[in-house]
Amino acid sequence: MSAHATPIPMSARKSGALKGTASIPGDKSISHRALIFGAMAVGETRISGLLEGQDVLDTAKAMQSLGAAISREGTGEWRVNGVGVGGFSEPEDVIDCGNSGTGVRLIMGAVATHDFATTFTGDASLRKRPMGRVTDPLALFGARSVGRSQGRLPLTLIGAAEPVPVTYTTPVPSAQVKSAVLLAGLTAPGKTVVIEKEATRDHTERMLKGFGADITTEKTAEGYKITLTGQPELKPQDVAVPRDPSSAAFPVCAALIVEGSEIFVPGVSQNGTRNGLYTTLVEMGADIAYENEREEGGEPVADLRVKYSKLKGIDVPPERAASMIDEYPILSVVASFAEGKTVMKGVKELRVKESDRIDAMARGLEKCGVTIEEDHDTLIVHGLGPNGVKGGATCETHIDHRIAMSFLVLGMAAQNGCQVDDGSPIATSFPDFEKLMTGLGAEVSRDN
Ligand SMILES: O=C(O)C1=C[C@@H](OP(=O)(O)O)[C@@H](O)[C@H](O)C1
Ligand SMILES: C=C(OP(=O)(O)O)C(=O)O
Repeated sequence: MSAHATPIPMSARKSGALKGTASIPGDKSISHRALIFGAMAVGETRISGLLEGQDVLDTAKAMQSLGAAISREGTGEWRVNGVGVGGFSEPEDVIDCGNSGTGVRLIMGAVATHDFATTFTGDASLRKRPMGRVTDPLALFGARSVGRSQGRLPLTLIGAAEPVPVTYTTPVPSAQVKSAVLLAGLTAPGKTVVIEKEATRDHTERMLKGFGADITTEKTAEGYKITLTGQPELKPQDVAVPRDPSSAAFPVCAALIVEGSEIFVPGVSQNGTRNGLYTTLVEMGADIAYENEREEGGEPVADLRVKYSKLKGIDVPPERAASMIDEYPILSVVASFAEGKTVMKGVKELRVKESDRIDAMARGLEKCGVTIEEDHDTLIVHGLGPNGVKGGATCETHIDHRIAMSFLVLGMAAQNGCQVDDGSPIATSFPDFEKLMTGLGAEVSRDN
């Protein structure tokens, strides 16, 4: 929903050891895709473990306004009766994707090769984010768009009446751009090809294959080449959404920095295009044991046992950035409690997320007593060691769920806790964050 909720100031206090089991909600990226592909299949798709965060609920509403029938059968249990590839109808009203870059960019792809117009908007955060990275390749299919300056929302996309297939090399490492092109390619005849120099999350490719599309990925000299044959009949699926590694990052990182903690985090996706944070934490000295490695819902998953650890700063390889892009805010918190400096390079994409995440983290960490260096593409955190972070500040979250959760986790381990001006965006991706963290023993609450 585009109307930003009333701000919810929140606080975290220095907490005793975190203990117990953290049941993480469903993966946000996979939840969006399950609804969209279900809406483009013929027949009933059944989804279990769907993330019921606002971002995903906004995508469900958008699919309904394009003609799919969607019902909620129970917690995380959803049914989607799809209209088939090419079967969407013109929505009667503006599609409001709220806070969600994934929602708006994937849905733009899905409608770009339909012969009608769709107007998109979002909240104050989403209206600042660049959409040209999606409307540019969609224009190659024959779609036209009129938006605010620099392609910002609100934006109207006039879909191509006679779409042509496209070969496109993504100029930025972005699964949203890749997915928008592939979704447009579904309704175009012939083969649509996306080439990406660095691998980004591959849920679209995996799920399209599961729904019966002819889609292949090969590693070539130019990068990863994904080829999709257009106009398939997508077959409805039973989709079991795995737990979200990006949400799991918050209790995992809290356990690593709150003295004496030991928590169990079952069924976290270990998809190699998503697990860069976990590799990084282990390199920093984190005690994370991977148990019961298995496959669930087409994704590799494992149970994690995480213990409080003495950590050291490291240089995070820039080529790992795509596999942990949403985790740099929480990593910069962990880095503040490590000995020595942590260097994060190749992270400029953080500047165009729900907020400018380099700036938001740098300003908040400075207020909490941490020394930061930054340039356009780099964030360096000078760690203060296990008990060195003062905290005690109120940090601004800029309508960004990951910034809010990161500073609340900082407060659980800092000498004087930490406040955030607005925790309401947490509901976009992790509505039960406060309940889950207090269940582990963390002292986190709303301020009124
Ligand atoms: O495709 C997706 O589901 C996502 C892709 C990433 O964005 P970019 O494609 O902009 O890197 C990520 O930051 C976002 O949270 C989810
Ligand atoms: C960047 C994110 O999401 P989106 O781009 O979908 O708004 C995120 O969840 O961290």
